[in-house]
Amino acid sequence: MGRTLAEKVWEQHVVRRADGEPDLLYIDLHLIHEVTSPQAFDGLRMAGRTVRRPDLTIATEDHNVPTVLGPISDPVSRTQVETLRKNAAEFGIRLHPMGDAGQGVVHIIGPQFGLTQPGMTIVCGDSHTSTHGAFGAIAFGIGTSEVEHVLATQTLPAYRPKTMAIEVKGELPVGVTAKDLILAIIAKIGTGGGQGYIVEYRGEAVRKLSMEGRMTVCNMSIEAGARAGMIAPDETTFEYLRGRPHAPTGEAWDRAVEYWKTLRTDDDAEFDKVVEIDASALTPFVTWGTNPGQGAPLGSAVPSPEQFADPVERAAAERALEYMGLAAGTPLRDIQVDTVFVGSCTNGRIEDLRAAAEILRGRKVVTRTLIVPGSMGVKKAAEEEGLHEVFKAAGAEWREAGCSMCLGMNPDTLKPGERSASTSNRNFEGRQGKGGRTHLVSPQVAAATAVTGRLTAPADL
Ligand SMILES: CC(C)[C@H](C(=O)O)[C@@H](O)C(=O)O
Ligand code: SF4
Repeated sequence: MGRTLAEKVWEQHVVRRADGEPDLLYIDLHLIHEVTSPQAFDGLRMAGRTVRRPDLTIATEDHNVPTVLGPISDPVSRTQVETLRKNAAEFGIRLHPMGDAGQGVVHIIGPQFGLTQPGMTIVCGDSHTSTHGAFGAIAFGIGTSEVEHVLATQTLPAYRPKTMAIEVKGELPVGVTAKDLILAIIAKIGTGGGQGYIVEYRGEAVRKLSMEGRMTVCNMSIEAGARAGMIAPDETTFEYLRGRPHAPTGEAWDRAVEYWKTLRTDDDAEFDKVVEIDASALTPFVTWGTNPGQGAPLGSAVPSPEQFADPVERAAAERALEYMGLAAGTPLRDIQVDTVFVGSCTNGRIEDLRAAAEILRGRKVVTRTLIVPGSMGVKKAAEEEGLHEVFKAAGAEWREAGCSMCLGMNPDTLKPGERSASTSNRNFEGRQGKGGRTHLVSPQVAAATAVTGRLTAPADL
């Protein structure tokens, strides 16, 4: 019988297999940031060990960095960042510190440098490592003790997850984006729907997505509970990678592409589970609640808890409406926001900024609007295209790279009761600051919302 993409990549990396034990996997790329690495390095030090493959390990500062130039004023954040610097220097790991041209959100810089490649195993002490699966890699988040294991051995014990196919039929209508697609998928299968699975996104609509769009989709796999998300590599992938600093060159490139072309699910392979979704029926999608599965088409209304047959979902909806300060039946388009955030590892790439700029060109924002490039590389590219001028002319703030308002670990936060339209991936209670209320949206909806002050699609302008 044929094999799925996930099975192929997994089997390629098994260094040891024994009955009743997890497989020992070889890890091709280990990404590090300041939040989840300090104890791992402490562990190494205590055991007198070194980093096995510093050349396959790369660190960046992203979660705790301010997005305006200047020192880090919060003492906890400062300590985290200083600790990462000290650890990187001591263990010989390449680090992209604040202000460095290569700095950025960990899941933005891997692909940007061409470090993320098809067929790899990629880990990071961060749940959104699933982003890298967009290249046909098995990429997943690990805990700090696992970070220590990978640092010490470049391997990781892991049980092979089951496989799920999400077949996206038809084409996305004009104005409907990768973000709308993944929000609709999570609303359909639920925040636990992917649990225990590596998901492979397939079908016409997925093949037509750009690499940026594919990364947006894979990024949020974890929000459906999946271990990882993957998309088989194709010409779009190869074109994206060609010429990037760490991509192979010359003959090595040709050999790599030949191998990468084999990284697809065989026609006779079987998935443990298959879910189908019709792309052509989708419209811009936003969340109304406090988990990424509590979403609905922008053209609809805030649901009533009674609509949920499942008692757990009903109770969750009730709590969410209370926290969000929303009444059932309110048209989603009537929800007023005071802050708009465009950025994060979900939607902080150049294509996302281009989409937002296209909508903001010649218009003015009526809300506090933060535009935060996912990396310094994205920032530079955006400035070369003059996008920053478009944002500034519209009255938006143009910032330095970092996780920013995706989570409340740096100065960019919501105040209690403030409401945002945010291109990030989590809308949990307090995610963007204590008492803050988050609506997850695409960059296009974020930009249109900044113009009207209510949840808005570009087509409504
Ligand atoms: C801080 C980090 C461990 C966390 C994660 O694992 O995802 C963060 O990036 C997030 O998005 O919540
Ligand atoms: S941008 Fe957000 S989701 Fe991505 S790594 Fe940073 S905090 Fe996590």
